[in-house]
This record gives sequence, structure tokens and C-alpha cells, in this order.
Amino acid sequence: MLEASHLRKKIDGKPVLTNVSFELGEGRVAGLIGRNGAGKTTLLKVMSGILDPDGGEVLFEGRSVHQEPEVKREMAFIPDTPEAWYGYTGWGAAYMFGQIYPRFDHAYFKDTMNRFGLPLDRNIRRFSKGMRMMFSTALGLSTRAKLVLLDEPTNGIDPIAKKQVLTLLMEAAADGMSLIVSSHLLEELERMTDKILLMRSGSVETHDSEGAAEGIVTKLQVVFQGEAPEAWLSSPDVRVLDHIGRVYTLLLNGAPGSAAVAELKGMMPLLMEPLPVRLEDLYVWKLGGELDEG
Ligand SMILES: Nc1ncnc2c1ncn2[C@@H]1O[C@H](COP(=O)(O)OP(=O)(O)OP(=O)(O)O)[C@@H](O)[C@H]1O
Repeated sequence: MLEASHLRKKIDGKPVLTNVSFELGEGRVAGLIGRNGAGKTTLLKVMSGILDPDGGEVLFEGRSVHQEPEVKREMAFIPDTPEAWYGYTGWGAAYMFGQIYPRFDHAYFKDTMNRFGLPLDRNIRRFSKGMRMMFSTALGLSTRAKLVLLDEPTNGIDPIAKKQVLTLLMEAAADGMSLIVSSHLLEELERMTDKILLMRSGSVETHDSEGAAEGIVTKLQVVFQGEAPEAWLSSPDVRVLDHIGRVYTLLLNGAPGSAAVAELKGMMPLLMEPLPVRLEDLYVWKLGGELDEG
């Protein structure tokens, strides 16, 4: 349904997207992850046609998002701050979006605003940060666009509202809406997405959400005999997540049968216990270290 190929984008002369390609099928949910400044917001804006790429293309159902403006009616971008709506009430925003999106669902918008306890007749500027985010999500999903791109939809909202927003997203996905959700909430993304788009150095790596880290990294709890092998622990195949006394939690390069794991076995540790690998482990393995500033 959505196909990005070889996207490039510079901002203020600095390359933010260098070569981004990925696909998203109909009714699929993708999580967009990456360090601060990696280019997630830039990518969402390019995907939704708000920004033009310097190179490459985005096709939605085979049509160019940047060359056929009417394609944008099938896509909605929800920014992390709804500044465009300051000065509008909820009613006003719904009226405006109703003019743009042919299937805008006014009843759903009203119900969702009520569900969130948000007044429809108050200026959005007067909402708190969390209220603005909930309003944006409600408005975006009410478009009934085939694809909704959300930039950190749970940013700044309290735990109860966060659950409500995530439920709303899952309901929309169950109804067949495709979503791309940028977020730092890795556990939630792991649960609710089909695909993970991991941004690094201006490009995107695609992983299936289920078992995203499996085969890439192995997680183990280890107690060494005698002194810990410091040189080995700081080698590129190893990352120390933590150590308490003599108990180390390690990430090792590759699957449980990898060379790094064999090397560890060869040291005959007193304890070598496998731990489940989560999306967070993949994130730390791939992105741990320097901030991604392109
Ligand atoms: N308006 C702008 N002017 C100058 N530089 C910008 C602008 N917007 C973004 N950038 C730069 O582009 C890069 C990517 O920013 P972007 O907001 O896309 O990252 P992000 O992954 O969404 O970050 P975060 O997780 O912190 O929201 C950063 O280096 C940022 O400094």
C-alpha cells in the first residue's frame, strides 16, 4: 500500500534522510524508532507529503504522494504539537478536517473527545500538553484516512490517558487502518505493531515486531570464574547492560550459536543463563552509544 524508495532529505544543509526505503501493507501497523534527532519527524513529514524529498519517492497505492496532491486525502499526519489548531475549538477543527477528508467521522470525533473528557468548545490553545495530544489523535483517527502517521502520540500524557490513546490506536488498526507510530515506548510498540522501522544514520532498517531481536542479538546473565575478562567485555561483539557484583547481563552479537557465544562458553563461566530478547535489547544493540545526529 505504501512504498518509500531511496528517500533523501537535507534540512538546513544537513543530510537527515540519506537513503530510506521500506514498504507497509494495508491494515498494518509500523513502529518508527530511533534516537533523538535521528530524523523520525522528518521522515513522517516526507511520507505524508508535508515536506518534499530531495530525492526518491513515496507511493501510496501506486500513486506519488508528492506529485498527486489528492493522494494526501487518504493520509493524515498527526504532529507531536497541534500548533496549527491553536485558535480553533474541537468543533472548528472537525469542521475544517471535514472539508478535507471525504470520510471524516464527526460522530466518532465527538465520542472520542467525550471519552477523553475534552471539551469540544474550548480553544485548543487552552488545552494542556497532554490534552492537545489526545485531541490530535482523536482528530487524526476521525479522518478515516487509510493511513495515519502519528508523531509520538503518547508524549506528555498521563498513564491512564496513555492507555486510552493506545486502545484507540489498536481499535483503529483492528478496523483496518494502517498506522505508522513514532514512539520511544518500546514495550507498547512491540505489542501493538507488525513491523519496526529502526532509523539510524539517515536510513531505515525493517524488522518484524515479533522476535525483532532474535537471531541478531543474544542476551545472557553470566557469572565468570575469577576476574571478569575486561578486554573481551569491551569488544565490539559484547555489550554490558549492567553488572551487580559478579553477575553480568550481557548482549552478544548474533544468535545463541554465534561465535561470540561460543567464545563465552569457552571461558567456562560459573553461570550462563539465557534471557528473553526484547525490542529494547535490539534498540540498545543497534543504537546504544552516540546520539544520532546524522
Ligand atoms: N526546523 C529545523 N531546522 C533545523 N534543523 C532541524 C529542523 N527540524 C529538524 N532539524 C534537525 O533534523 C534532524 C532530525 O530531526 P527530527 O525532528 O526529524 O528527529 P526525531 O528523530 O524526530 O527526533 P526526536 O526523537 O527528538 O523527536 C535533527 O538533527 C534536527 O536538529
